Amino acid sequence: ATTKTKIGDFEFENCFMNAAGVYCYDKNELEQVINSQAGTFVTKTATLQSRPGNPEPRYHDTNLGSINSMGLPNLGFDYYLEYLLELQKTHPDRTFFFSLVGMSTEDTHALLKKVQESDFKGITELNLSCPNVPGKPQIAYDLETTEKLLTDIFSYFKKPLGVKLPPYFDIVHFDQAAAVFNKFPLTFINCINSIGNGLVIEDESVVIKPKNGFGGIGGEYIKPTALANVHAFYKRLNPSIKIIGTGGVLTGQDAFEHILCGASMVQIGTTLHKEGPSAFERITNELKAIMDKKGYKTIEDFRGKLKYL
Ligand SMILES: CC(C)(C)CCc1c(C(=O)O)[nH]c(=O)[nH]c1=O
Repeated sequence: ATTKTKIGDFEFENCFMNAAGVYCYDKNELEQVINSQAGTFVTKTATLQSRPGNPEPRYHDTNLGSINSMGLPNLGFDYYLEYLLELQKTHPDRTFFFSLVGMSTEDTHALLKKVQESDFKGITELNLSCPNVPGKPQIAYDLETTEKLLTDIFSYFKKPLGVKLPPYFDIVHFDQAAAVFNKFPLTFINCINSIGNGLVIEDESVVIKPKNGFGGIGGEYIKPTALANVHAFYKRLNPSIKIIGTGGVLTGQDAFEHILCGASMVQIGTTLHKEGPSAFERITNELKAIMDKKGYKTIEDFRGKLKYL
């Protein structure tokens, strides 16, 4: 069996990659993903200026997953763009993802205009969990603002673009969000980002310093929500908008389920943080074994073919 895949006009030898935020902070970490079995990588979400992020401890692993309130620590847009342009010379046959977020609408447009004007030939992932104006929920939970933002972006941005989405939990929100995304020539949507503002306690204390311990939840805790978001959007979106599945992938079986729900690419976050880049080889082999046993030659043989009772 082969686990190769396609997103937009791009082919990838393997349908696995890191989730933004994990193993993607600098060239050293990104090089390790390039040299692993991963089909590609996405950078840490870049902002216009570099950011130190929140005070530590800001990430904590648990038996069932992780919690984080990193606060967008990153080396700044120019660092990642320069590296991505260098990779276009050294790895001309590969396509990489550039994750971005503006701390304001103005910043978001400034970032995307710089990408548009640059020689970057890869795929851009816009993090819609980005903050909104104070007193309003994150952008992706404010669909009016999301629609306005995407309308403005697509008036000048002509390169492949996808959005990283937080989980939705109400069927009506799936309907409303899909109706917005279907209006735009998105290359993909990525479901899901961590489940926001969870709380992990050990003994009598929170485990991370920022936000009184509140943070995004990843790992085993979130697979049911991740699978539901992947499948809900798979059923609602124009087939031209591919789905990247992220959340709760520990094994080949978990990846199989994401693809069954409609994912064309699977991102690994918490498991990659815990296990390191060798996780890509393990999970790829586990998925191939499942496909061989079931007689599936490519992921298209079962992608989106989740059975109902
Ligand atoms: C939560 C934000 C800081 C607004 C975006 C960056 C981000 C972070 C982070 O940098 O804290 N952590 C996540 O699990 N997902 C994210 O999208």
